[in-house]
Amino acid sequence: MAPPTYDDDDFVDQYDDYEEEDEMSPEDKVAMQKGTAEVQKALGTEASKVTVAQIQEALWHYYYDVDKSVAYLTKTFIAPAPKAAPKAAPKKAPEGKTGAFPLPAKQALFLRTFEANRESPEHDAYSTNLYGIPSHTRMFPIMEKPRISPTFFDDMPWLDIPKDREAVFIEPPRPVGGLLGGSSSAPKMSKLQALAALRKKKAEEKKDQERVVPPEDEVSKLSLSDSRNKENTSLGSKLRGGNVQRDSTTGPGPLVQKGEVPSGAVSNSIGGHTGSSTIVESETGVYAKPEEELVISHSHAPSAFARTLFGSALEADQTQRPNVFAMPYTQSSSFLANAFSEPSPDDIVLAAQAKAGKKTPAAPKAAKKSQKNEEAAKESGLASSVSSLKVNDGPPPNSKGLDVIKEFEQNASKRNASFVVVGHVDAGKSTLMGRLLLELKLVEERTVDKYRRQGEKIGKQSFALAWVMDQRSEERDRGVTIDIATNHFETESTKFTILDAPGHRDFVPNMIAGASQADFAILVIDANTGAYEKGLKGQTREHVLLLRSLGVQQLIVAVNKLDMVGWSQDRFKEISEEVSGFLTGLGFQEKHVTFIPISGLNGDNIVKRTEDAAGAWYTGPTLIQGLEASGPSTARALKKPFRMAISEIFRSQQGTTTLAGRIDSGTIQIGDTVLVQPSGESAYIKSIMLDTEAKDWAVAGQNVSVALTNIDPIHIKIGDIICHTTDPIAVGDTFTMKAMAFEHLMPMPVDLHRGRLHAAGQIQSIAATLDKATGEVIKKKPKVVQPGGVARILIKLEAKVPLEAGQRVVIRSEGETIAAGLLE
Ligand SMILES: Nc1nc2c(ncn2[C@@H]2O[C@H](COP(=O)(O)OP(=O)(O)OP(=O)(O)O)[C@@H](O)[C@H]2O)c(=O)[nH]1
Repeated sequence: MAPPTYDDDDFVDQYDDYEEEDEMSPEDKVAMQKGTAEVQKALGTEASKVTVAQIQEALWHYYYDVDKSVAYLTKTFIAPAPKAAPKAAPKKAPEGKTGAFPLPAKQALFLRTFEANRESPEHDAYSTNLYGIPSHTRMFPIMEKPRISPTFFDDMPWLDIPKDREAVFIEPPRPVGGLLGGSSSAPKMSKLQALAALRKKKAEEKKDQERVVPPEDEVSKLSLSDSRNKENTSLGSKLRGGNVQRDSTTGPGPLVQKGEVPSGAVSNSIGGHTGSSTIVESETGVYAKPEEELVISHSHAPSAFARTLFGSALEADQTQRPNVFAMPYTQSSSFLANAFSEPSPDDIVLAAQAKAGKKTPAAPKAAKKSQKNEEAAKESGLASSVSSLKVNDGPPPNSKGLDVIKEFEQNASKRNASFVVVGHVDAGKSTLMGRLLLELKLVEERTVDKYRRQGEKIGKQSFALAWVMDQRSEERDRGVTIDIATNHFETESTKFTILDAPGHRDFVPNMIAGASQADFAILVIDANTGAYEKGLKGQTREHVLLLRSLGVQQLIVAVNKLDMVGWSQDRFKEISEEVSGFLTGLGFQEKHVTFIPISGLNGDNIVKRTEDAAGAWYTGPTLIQGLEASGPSTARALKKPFRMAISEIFRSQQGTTTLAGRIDSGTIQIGDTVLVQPSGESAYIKSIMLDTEAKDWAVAGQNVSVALTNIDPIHIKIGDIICHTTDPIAVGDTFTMKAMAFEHLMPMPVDLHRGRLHAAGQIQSIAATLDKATGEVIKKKPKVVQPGGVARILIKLEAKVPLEAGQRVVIRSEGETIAAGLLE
């Protein structure tokens, strides 16, 4: 049957209904009432210490799990841990909010948890800061409204302020000079200080005489040659004695005020080159600023004692230490503090080629560009300075000129398969993978024992197996997987890559990234009473929808924690039948879905069959047998153009950039010239690693690490695509897609996800609603698409990204997956 279509009026009515539904469904209301009564009963006399709103908030977060709600309320409101309480601990937390934060109700309104309807306040409670605020709680600036009568300005026209109302600016007192200086008057010196300063001065003078101009100075002279003249030098010397200022608009720096030149101010050595302008250091470099915009600090010259301790003002100026601030991105492995302090890899290759007296046949475009630049630089004498800094990167790697498809067909002794492990939060995904690796002897028992002991200290010994996969401290502290964890193992026939996905709703984008690298999936379901139902309402459902949308066709459904339901065959049957119906409704074929009852914690039916007599009724395959029987569902796209989405970037000390990801289509071999999109930077493939093995080539479907030369990682981002320079992927910001709606769709802001690529944009228009089966147009330009409907929509992104027809993408909005489909 064709999906219904809607006119404007219908839309208004239905949308109103939708808004109402958003509040709370009748089933939720019943569950909430029942849950509230049960929690109050469980709390007994303590129930009076919490409000109904707090109880209901906890129940909502825990999907009506009474035990968890009681534990959370007790921990947060009834008997909060003393260390989490600030000095003036609150008697009562603001109702319905984040718990023990002692703010007045009005200010507490400004606190918002990371997401209002987070799934598990228990996780929040695990990571609270000093004030008892969950560490992910964002505080918005609390601005007290000035207490001014609303009529105060009534008799005051713009720019015509009566004299008696004018405010007088009183300059704040200047800082008094201390031991480290800061006073405008000459600081007093002890005899010892004076002696030390004299020695220092002499040593400096000697050093100055011996000083040779470093190549960097030559470079800076060249870059600023236009703005330099004699006048500049004179102003520069007038200013000698203070600090070069960071432009207040470009980064943090000392308090600055326009137009005032303090007595002791100095320029640095670069500043000395300026005249009617001063040199301002910004994040992006050093540039000249006109004199009328002169920005000067109130800070004063350091004392003699400070100079003795930290060196002279001249030295301090050269190093610029006071103006250097650690930026968060400098922690990133792909960040290079001095990206341009070395010659570019292209320069090095060209220099090597010039030396060898030959040209590369397939030199990339960027190399040619760089050749021209280098010639220009040579003319200006810059090259001689720069060449002294060169690191020899060697010539481009040689290609063996292999027929990769033939090699693959001849050498494919073991197949490769990647699977993603999905399911609702706490279903037991990481524990299951930890157990699998333990049983396969890829992890030692003593390692798990160590994790168990470490876990005991923070009351999380049950997570010991999960920690085999969850390696980050934040994941361990919170007891949740945050990002995809990758691991490898092999059986007799197959080399497997595990992609353990997070189950928490906050990390669905990471789950999407994992699912888009997988050939098939393990869906883990918690068989526990209540847990299974919560999962179906939560991420079990969302993950299955996403798997289907991303093209995953094969599933192993691991019905987990059977130990907790006494290996009940009825429970296993009930879950299998219900999930099977749900899956076939979404288009999964029965023959591609296998149900296996397991206990990840105890290792039943994973590699060995369960020894629990209560579970003897199960005679089907174990998990490992199920894995061996699964594999890539479609023929690999070997003959298509090479495409690989970057999921990780590593930079070695030797200057090699390694990119990890799955080859979506095509083949590669060492020596290939590739392009990284959207930056358009080209590079050579230096080496290829498959798992831990070095390879000459790789093909579609394999998860590989590719080392590139001649590229600066500054041009590469996670989510970018590598392709061959001969067949590049296009970049664009406007796409038409055939989308299946999970929620109402209309022109609205959205995020587009493809693997690790996330791009913000909006649904610009809906071209038509389509028939699900035939794809025929049902209605042109509808105002809204109903959940379950299929439509052709136009998406406009804020930036250009590498995407092409035939790719599967997911559309999310405000933390919810609202649609998925194919780019046309
Ligand atoms: N009794 C029992 N408990 C289990 C089993 N599998 C996992 N658990 C427990 O369930 C809890 C959650 O396990 P995890 O492996 O972290 O769950 P997860 O699905 O990986 O969680 P996220 O990745 O955060 O979504 C842990 O306390 C495990 O010990 C099982 O088979 N039986």
